Amino acid sequence: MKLVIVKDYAELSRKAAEMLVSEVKANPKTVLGLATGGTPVGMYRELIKLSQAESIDFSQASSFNLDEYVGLSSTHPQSYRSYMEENLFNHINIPAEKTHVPVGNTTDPLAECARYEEAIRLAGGIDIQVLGIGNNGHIGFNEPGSPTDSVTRVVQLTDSTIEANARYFDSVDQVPTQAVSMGIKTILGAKKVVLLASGEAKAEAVRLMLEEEPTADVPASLLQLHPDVTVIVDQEAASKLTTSVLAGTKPSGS
Ligand SMILES: O=P(O)(O)OC[C@H]1O[C@](O)(CO)[C@@H](O)[C@@H]1O
Repeated sequence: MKLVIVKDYAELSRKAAEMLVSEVKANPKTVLGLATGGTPVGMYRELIKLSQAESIDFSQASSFNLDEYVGLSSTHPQSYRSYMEENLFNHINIPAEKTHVPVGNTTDPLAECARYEEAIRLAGGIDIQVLGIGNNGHIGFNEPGSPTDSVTRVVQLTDSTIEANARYFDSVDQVPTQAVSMGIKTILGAKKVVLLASGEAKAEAVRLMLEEEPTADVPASLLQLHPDVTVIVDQEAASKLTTSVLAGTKPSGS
């Protein structure tokens, strides 16, 4: 995995946005794999800025989000569909019908999972997948123990994930306990992956992802099995890395 250590969150956000822009410039039909959570908010802000400054055309691009809470309607303020509209889709010219987020309030979640996985396949697969990382090493909502061959499915959220995400809800008991999430195999199927981590709270998860053998106990470590992963971390998130990993670091700015 390629490791890029940047000074701070602002630089991380800029770098990630630049990667997405160069992808869309090179291939206007890019299939973007998108993430939610606190970490990519700055990237989306930079992406909107850059797209406006450089008149980036998303009219032929499409997108697939990693996950959605089971039980929330797409218009619920904390749904990941609402998050994406607010943070990105309403500000670029990507056609609404080309943006895909799993439907969380369906009566048949299993059918929704199969439909979503098939839609990704029909789109030709994801060209570049953006990921955050949970404090416990999760990617998407693939919690520890998620198998390498997992595809889009309904997953049970761990207590630590529910607690971490409670900050977006009025109380912890309003946080859904399940989600529809792309699986590890779905994520590993993307042609390119870029994972973002910021802040000291992520330092141990980042260390485990990069320094331990790939294991389902730390889902992000399974990205070691992918041939084209760029990990962009700020100095705080990199603070627990050992020198052997840092020796292979790509200097920031290159
Ligand atoms: O970026 P944050 O808010 O720290 O979240 C990290 C991860 O947790 C999730 O928000 C899910 O709990 C993921 O979507 C994200 O990758």
